[in-house]
Amino acid sequence: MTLHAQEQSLDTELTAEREHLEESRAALRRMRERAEALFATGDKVAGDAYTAEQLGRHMARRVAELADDPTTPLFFGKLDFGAATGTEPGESRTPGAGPGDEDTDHAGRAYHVGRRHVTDAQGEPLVLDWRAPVSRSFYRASARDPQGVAVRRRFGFHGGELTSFEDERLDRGEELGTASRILTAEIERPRVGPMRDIVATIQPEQDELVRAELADSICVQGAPGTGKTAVGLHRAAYLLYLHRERLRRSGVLIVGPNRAFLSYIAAVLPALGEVEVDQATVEDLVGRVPVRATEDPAVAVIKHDARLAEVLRRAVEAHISAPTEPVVVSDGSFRWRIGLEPLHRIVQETRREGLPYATGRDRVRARVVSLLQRQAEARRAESPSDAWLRRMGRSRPVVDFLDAVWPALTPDGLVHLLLTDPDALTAAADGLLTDAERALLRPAKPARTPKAMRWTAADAVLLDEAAGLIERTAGYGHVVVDEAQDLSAMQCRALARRSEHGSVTLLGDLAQGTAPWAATDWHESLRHLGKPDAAVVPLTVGFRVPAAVVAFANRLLPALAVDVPPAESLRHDGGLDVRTVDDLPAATVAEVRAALAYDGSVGVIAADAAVDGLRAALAAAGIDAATADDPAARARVTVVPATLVKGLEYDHVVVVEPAAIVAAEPRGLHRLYVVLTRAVSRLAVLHVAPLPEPLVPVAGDPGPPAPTDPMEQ
Ligand SMILES: Nc1ncnc2c1ncn2[C@@H]1O[C@H](COP(=O)(O)OP(=O)(O)OP(=O)(O)O)[C@@H](O)[C@H]1O
Repeated sequence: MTLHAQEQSLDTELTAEREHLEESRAALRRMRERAEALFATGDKVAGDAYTAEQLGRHMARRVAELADDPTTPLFFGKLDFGAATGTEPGESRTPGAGPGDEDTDHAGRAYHVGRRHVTDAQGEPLVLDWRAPVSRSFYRASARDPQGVAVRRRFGFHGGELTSFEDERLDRGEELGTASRILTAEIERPRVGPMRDIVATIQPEQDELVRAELADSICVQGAPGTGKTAVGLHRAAYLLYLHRERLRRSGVLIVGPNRAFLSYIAAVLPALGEVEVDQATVEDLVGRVPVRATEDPAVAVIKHDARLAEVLRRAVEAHISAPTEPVVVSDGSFRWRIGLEPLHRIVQETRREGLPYATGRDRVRARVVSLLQRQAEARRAESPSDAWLRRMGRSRPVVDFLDAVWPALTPDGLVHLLLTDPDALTAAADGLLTDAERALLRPAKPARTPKAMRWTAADAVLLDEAAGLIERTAGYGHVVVDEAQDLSAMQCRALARRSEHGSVTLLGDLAQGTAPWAATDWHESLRHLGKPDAAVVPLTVGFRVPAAVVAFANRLLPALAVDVPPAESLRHDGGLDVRTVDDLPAATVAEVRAALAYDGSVGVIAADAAVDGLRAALAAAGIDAATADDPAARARVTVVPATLVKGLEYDHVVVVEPAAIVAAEPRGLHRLYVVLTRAVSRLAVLHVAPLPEPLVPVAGDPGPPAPTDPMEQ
C-alpha cells in the first residue's frame, strides 16, 4: 500500500469508529430516556408506597448511571479477536457481554470497550463495560500472552471526539506497553480540577489489584503517584459491578485523610456510573461526639495505642459482677423466686458468649424472665402473655438485679469514667500502662459528668472503641482505605469493626507517614485491621511526578527511616527549579504569574502558618486563589497548607520555604516528602532559609538537574 493509500484507509477507519461512537451515544440516550420514562410512571405502577419508593430510588440511580459525559467518548478501546473460520477480522457477531461469559469463544468478534454497557434497540451490545470479563484482555493481553486478541486498539480523543487511534497487532508480536503514545499523552496531560478516572489506561499490574476477588483483602505499598488512589477507586467500581446486589445491601466505603482529598476524588466513581458509595474520613466515622478540645500530642499518642483497646475491654468487663442476692418478684397473689445458683449460671454463661455488652445485658434479662416464666407455667398451667413477659422484664427486682450484676453502660460513660476516675483506670490498666502514662491520660480539669466532657479527637476514637464493645457496629461489604500509613492502631480497629464481615483495600506509602503514630510496617496495620493474612503488594511505576522531581524528593528517603521499594517515573519531561530568593511573597507571586502562562492547575504549598500571608500577597497582585477543599472552584491557583496536600496533585507546584514546612511538626521531613511529590509537570522550590539538610547534595552526588527556567519548558 502506498503511504497515501495507508492514510486514506486510516481515515476511513477513524470515520467508521466515529460513526460507531455516534450510534452508541444515540443508543445511550435512548436507554436513558426509557429509564426516565419508567421513573416518571414508577409511582403509578407500584402497588404500595414502600415499593414505589424502592422503585423510585432504583430508577433514579439507573438514570444517574446512564448519564453521558460529553467531554469523554463512550469507549476508549477496541479488542479484535481475529478471524475464526469463515469470519473476517473486525466483523462483529453477537458478543456475550455480561459477567460470567469468560469461557465464550471470542474468535472473529470485535468489541468496543468503554465506561458502561451500551446496547442498541435490539439489545445488541455496542460498547462493553470495562469491567466485563472480556474487557480484561484489553488491560492484560500482551504479545507473549495475547489471550486470543489479534489487534488491540486505543483511541485518542479531545473534548469527547475521537481524534486518533493506535493499534497493537498482538498476533504479530507487536506491543507498545508504556511506549504507547496515547498512554503518554494521558499521563502528561496538564491537570486541572478534580481527579479523573483512568479506565482507558489502567496498567496490567494495577489491573491485577483492581480485579482482585471480593473476598481478598489487599494492601498496596506505592510511592507517590503510582496510582494507589486510582486503583482503590477502580477496585470499588469493579467490585460493585461484579457483586452488585450484595454490595448494594452491605455497602462500599472509601476512607480518605480529609475533606479536601474527598472532594478531590468525589467525581471519579460517579463518572464510572457508581453513585452509591460512602466516602468519609476516619474522623467522620468515629464522630459520635463533637470534638471541642485539643490536647498534647503525647497524650493523643497514648490514646491511639492498641493497649487502650485492652484497657477499655477490661473496664467493660469490670462492670459485670457476681450475683449476691436471689431475685424475688411479686406477681398478684404469687411470689416467684430465683436462687443464687441459677443466677450465677446465667451470668457466667452469658459472659462466655462474648456478645457486645448491651446485648449481654438483654440476654441476662431474657434468661431471668424465662426462669420466671417456667415457674409461672408450672403453677398456673398456662403460658403467660407477651405483656406479662415484658412486665416481668421491667419489674423492679429484675431491673435491680441487672443493675447490680450487669449495669447499663454507655460509651461516653465508660470513657469518662476511665479518664476521670484514677482508681478505675488503675484497675483496668494494671500491667498495661505505666504510672506516668496513666497520669497523662487524666485531663487537667476533669469534667464531673460525661455530658460536660470536652472531648478531643483522640477521645472520639476511644468512644468508638467503647461503643464497639457495648453495641455492634454496622459494617460494609468492602472498605477502601487511602493514605493508610497515617492510621493509628485504634483507628485501624475502628475500620476493622466496619469491615469485620467484608474485605479491605489498604493503600498507602510508609514514606509519607506524617501522623505521630504513622505505620512503619504494613503487617502491623493489617493485624489491627483484622486482616493479618492480606498480601502486601508494591506499585513502583510513577505516573505523576517527573523523573527529575522524583530524584530530588528521593534525597529525603534515607532520612525517613522506612523500608520502601524505590519507584521509577514514567515521566521524563517536566521541570525542576530550586531557587534562593530574597522576598518569598514577591517571588511566589512572580512564580505563579509565570506558571499561569501554561495550561493546568497551579498549587502553592507552604507551612500552614504562611498560607494566609501568601494568599493575601496573591490577592494584592490581583490573582484569585481557591482553597484545597473546593477543587471545582474556577480559580486555577490554589494555596494549600502543607498538612492538607496529601493525595492531591497540581500541574505546576510552587513550594514555599521547605525549612519552615519541616520545622512545623515532628515528622516534618515526611511532610516535605509529600509536598515535593505533588507536581505533575513542574516544581519550583523557593527558599530564603537554607534547604533542609537531606535535600542538599553531598559531594559526589550530581545534585538535581541544572535548574530549568519554567518559561522555557
Ligand atoms: N494507569 C494510569 N494511566 C494514566 N494515569 C494514571 C494511571 N495511574 C495513575 N495515573 C495518574 O497518576 C496520578 C497519580 O495517581 P494517584 O493519585 O492514584 O497516585 P497515588 O499513588 O495515590 O499518589 P499519592 O501517594 O501521592 O497519594 C493521577 O493523576 C492518576 O490519574
